[in-house]
Amino acid sequence: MIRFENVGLRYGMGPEILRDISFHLPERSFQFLSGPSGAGKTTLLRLLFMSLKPTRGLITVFGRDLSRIPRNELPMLRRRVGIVFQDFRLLDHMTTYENVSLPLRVRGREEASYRSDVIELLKWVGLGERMHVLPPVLSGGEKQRAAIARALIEQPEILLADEPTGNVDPPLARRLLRLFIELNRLGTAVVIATHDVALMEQVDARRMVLSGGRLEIHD
Ligand SMILES: Nc1ncnc2c1ncn2[C@@H]1O[C@H](COP(=O)(O)OP(=O)(O)OP(=O)(O)O)[C@@H](O)[C@H]1O
Repeated sequence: MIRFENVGLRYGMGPEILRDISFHLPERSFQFLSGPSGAGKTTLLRLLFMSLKPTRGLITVFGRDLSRIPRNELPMLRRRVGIVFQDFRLLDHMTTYENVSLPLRVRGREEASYRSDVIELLKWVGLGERMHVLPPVLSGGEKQRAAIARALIEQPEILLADEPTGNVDPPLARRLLRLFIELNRLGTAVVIATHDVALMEQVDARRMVLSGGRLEIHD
C-alpha cells in the first residue's frame, strides 16, 4: 500500500533526520513505530501522510510515485490516510459532532447524508453522550477519541496515530488500543507511534524502531 525505498529527510540545511529508510506497509497491517524522543517518529508519520516530501529516495503511495503526483491530487489521496495528531487539532468553537463531521462538510456533503454515520462513529469511540459539547470541556482521553473519530470519518485505508496514549492513564490506554485493534480487524491498516513499552507489550505486532536516523523492523 505504501512503500519507502532509501528515503532520506532533512529539514532545510539541517542534518539528515531520517536515513536510508526502506519498508513496506501492507494493507490491513498493524504496527508500532517506536524510538527515543526526537528520533523522527512524527517526521516519518508526516511523510506517510504526504505532508512532507523526502529529500531523497522513493515513496510509493497506493501504487504511485509520490514525486510524480500533482499537488492538486494530494488532498484526494490524503483522504485515504487518516491521521491523529499528538495535539489533537480539534476546533474549540465547534462541538465534538461538528469537529468529526468537518472533513465531510468541507467536501460539500449534505448533513442528512452523513449525520447517522457520524453519530454511529461517535458511539463506537464511546462519545455518544459527549457529541454536543465543545472540546475545552472534554477530558484528554475524550479529546483523543474525538480526534480518532475525525480521522476515521472518511473511512481511510490506513490510520496513523502519533502518541495516542501519551496523556491518558493505563486503563484508558488499553481501551484505546482495543479500539485500534478492532479497527484493524475491520480492515484498516494501523501505525501507532509510541514510546510506551507497556502498550507495545500488549500486542504481538510488527515493531518499526527508529534510532540514529535508521529504521529497524522486528516482525
Ligand atoms: N519543522 C522542523 N524543522 C526543523 N527541525 C525539525 C522540524 N520538525 C522536527 N524537527 C527535528 O527533527 C527531529 C525529529 O523530530 P520528530 O518530531 O520527528 O521526532 P519524534 O521521534 O516524533 O519525537 P517525540 O517522540 O519527542 O515526539 C528532531 O531533532 C526535531 O528537532
